[in-house]
Amino acid sequence: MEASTEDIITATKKANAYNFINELPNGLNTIVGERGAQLSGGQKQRIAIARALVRNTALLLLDEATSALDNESESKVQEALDMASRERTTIIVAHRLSTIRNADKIIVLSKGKVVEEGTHEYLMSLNGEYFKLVTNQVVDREIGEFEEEENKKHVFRKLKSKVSVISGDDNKFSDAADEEDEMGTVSFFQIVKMNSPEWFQITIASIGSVITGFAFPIFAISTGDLVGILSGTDDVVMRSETNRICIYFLAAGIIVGLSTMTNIYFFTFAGESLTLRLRSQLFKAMLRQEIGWYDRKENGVGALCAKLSGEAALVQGATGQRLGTIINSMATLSLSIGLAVYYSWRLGLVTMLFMPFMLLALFMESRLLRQDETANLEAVKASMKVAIEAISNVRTVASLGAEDLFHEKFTRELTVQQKKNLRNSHIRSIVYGIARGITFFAFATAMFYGGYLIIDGTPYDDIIKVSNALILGTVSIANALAFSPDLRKGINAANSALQLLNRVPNIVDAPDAHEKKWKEGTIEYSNVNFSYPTRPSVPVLKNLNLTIFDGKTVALVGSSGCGKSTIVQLIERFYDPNSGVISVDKENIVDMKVSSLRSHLGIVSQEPNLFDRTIGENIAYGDNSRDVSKEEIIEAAKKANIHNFVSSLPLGYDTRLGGKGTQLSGGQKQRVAIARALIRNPKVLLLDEATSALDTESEKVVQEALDKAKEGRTCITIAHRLTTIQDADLICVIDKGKLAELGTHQELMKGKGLYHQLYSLQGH
Ligand SMILES: Nc1ncnc2c1ncn2[C@@H]1O[C@H](COP(=O)(O)OP(=O)(O)OP(=O)(O)O)[C@@H](O)[C@H]1O
Repeated sequence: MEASTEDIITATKKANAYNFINELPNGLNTIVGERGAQLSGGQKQRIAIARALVRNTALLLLDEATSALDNESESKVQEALDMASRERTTIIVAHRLSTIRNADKIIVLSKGKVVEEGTHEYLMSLNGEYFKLVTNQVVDREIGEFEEEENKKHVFRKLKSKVSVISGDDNKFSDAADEEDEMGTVSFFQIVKMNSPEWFQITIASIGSVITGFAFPIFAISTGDLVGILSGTDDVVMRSETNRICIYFLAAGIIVGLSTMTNIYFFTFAGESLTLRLRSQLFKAMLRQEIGWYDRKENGVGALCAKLSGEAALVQGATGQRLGTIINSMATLSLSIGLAVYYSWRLGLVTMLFMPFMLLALFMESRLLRQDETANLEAVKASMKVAIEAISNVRTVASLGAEDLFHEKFTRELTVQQKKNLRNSHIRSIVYGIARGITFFAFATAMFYGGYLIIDGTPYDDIIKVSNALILGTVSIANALAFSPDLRKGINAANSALQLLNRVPNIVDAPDAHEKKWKEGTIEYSNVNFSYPTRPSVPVLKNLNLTIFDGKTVALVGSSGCGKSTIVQLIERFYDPNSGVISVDKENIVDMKVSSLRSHLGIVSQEPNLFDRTIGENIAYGDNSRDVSKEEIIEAAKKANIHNFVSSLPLGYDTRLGGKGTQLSGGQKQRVAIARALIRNPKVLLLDEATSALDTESEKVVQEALDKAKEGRTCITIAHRLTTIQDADLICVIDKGKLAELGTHQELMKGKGLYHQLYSLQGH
């Protein structure tokens, strides 16, 4: 049963998602990108909570459901979840113990076993594992609160006085969403040019095709001759003449056989080479594009995979054997016409009167195909997108019981395509019918007129030769026509492939871009304005000014969706600001080579993405500029507090992770990602909620490791749990894309502003 809009609105209100959705230009109809990439972490979680609430099930499973929320949202969502859980059985998995304090029963697990069970009060009185976990969290907070931070104040003053503004705006902003890549048309010759490295094979294959194409007209002549011989009266002459014709047939068979073999082999070779090259070039071109390009809805995983698998192969339809068929038909047709004119030009001319009609039928057919092929291709892509989305999120699909919904969606997309195909085939079949029928009308006319010519003295075997040659010539056109759907598909696919290959990404190295030599490493955001290309009307950062000094740790805090992760993404140059400058050592980052800039940045993000490789390889991926030794991998893993776990696995560092690292817990994934960032030895460490999925114990150890890793490095850290960033040299409070407050923990607490409010909301 589908939820009504009111139910959805009520659920979004309960999950505290209503306001931010309402502010989006398309409201509930906003497209959120694949895996919700166009939402902030907290927004995604709130929508997931709303989705769970809308189902109104008897059992509610909350697996760290509020971990990515800021305090304000968390307390509101928590209220909603509390209300929802009152009416149903609820299982909560949480690291933040304050969120489960009121649970009817708390189960403490250690190494896969239940070690304690009971209410909060009971478990506290036991003074056991649970007590340890709770007190660990409290002690953490208190240490943060009472620490004397005189020298930090000094640092802050220094920092603050250095926040300065660089005027000038030399960032070019191009709105990727507006810049719609026009589907240009590619000529057949441009496609053949794509096959240019295989020109030698194509030439040989074409010669083979021409020879094969001559086969039918020669057959027509020989048959005509045979009819002439058979009408003779001398048996001996007839015998020797038929033998001669048989030898001709035999020789023709051998030549045609060999030429067909040659043309099929070499055209296939050329076609396959093209597909291989195209796939590799397309994939390279995809990886070259800026992140904003992937945000566009037409560039989802499904569509791009379809491009790589389907379209790259379809281009072959416009070259390879199709090209062979066309050359073959043209050879047949021209020789047939030539022979017809030679043997009886008058009969040839009469039959050729049918040519305009034949061509008209051909033209109509190709036009019909051109109109519908693009739509067809889009429909296949649409259904593939649904399938890929469902399969890659199969856990969510299963838990939501949305199998039928996705199946229905998939079938609907296919039906649209099938209807289009059927409509095409009706019209196409009529056009095909006419094209074939015309051949026989031409034959009838040729015979009728041929009768008169025989009376006038034209040998009747010539009439047979001319009409046969023309019939076979027309049949070869029909063949070319039958293959032309593939040709059109090939041209469409080539269009779309060339469009991608020729696309210049919005974020590229400037012609005089240089390698970044890291001197001081001071990062400055000056008057930065930014909105995501897919939502140009929603400003995310508004005139942001921020300086991050070398070796300092700067924490970004603020409510969910205020733009913290965006600030980090801009320094990585995943996007360029609409206006304003981001600089390192007073050099605009757009003047540096993107790869060089990124090589100095190590990121650990909210949702660490791991590859379906071994743990060792996943860690080594952190630095692709060199061969990372096993010792270094182990060292990084130790620092990230994951070594003990990895060595306890039977295959250790050679353990393969499933797709997206599904075989690890959230905390383990995060620690592998931390190890991956550490191996890079980056100048700047970007921690976007890096420890949010860790339990208190490993968070503490990882935090220590991160503290060590931060030494001598600039660090930008984002955290909702304010206790984790109290030690930061500078805390920047971001509010709705603007810098609202700046200072150390103590200063901000004294200021009693937004930070103080956020801090108090966490129950301190
Ligand atoms: N790729 C994207 N395309 C369009 N809008 C986006 C995209 N990514 C994020 N946004 C929007 O930009 C705003 C800021 O997002 P951002 O991820 O920077 O927030 P955040 O402060 O890090 O939030 P959280 O604490 O929840 O992670 C949000 O409103 C979000 O919906």
